Amino acid sequence: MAGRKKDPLHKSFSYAFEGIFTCIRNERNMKIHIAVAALVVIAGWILGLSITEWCICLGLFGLVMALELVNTAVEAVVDLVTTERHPLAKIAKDTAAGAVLIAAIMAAIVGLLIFVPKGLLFLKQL
Ligand SMILES: Nc1ncnc2c1ncn2[C@@H]1O[C@H](COP(=O)(O)OP(=O)(O)OP(=O)(O)O)[C@@H](O)[C@H]1O
Repeated sequence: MAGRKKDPLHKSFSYAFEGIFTCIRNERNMKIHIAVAALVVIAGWILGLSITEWCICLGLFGLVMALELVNTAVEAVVDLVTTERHPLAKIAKDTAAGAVLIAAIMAAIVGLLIFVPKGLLFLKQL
């Protein structure tokens, strides 16, 4: 903000990590994203993903989790502004949740496209 002395860089990072850990602690969906990401990493390690496939998976983990953080931020700001039911509050919360959902659906489709052929090949080789 103008006129205010900026926090040192390490402080900014520590606030950002605080936000990430708060979201992990409080949001069930974030826990689900992390569990799914962990399973994908294990499956990817077993099936031997290529560098490109790892990049795609990591990019999608980042996209979904970053949108979950933004969704949590939108929910918090809406709740801060009003505890009353309001159509604009509903639009803000529902569209932010929709953003996470779109990314998660696309990530699931991309995951299937990568993992199903590799998984079938792996099973055939057993
Ligand atoms: N102030 C409000 N005015 C109108 N509708 C609201 C309001 N607060 C919440 N809602 C509606 O209720 C839904 C659930 O809101 P809530 O704040 O409980 O989010 P949530 O379900 O806890 O989100 P998450 O799934 O991330 O935990 C919203 O998506 C919205 O449709």
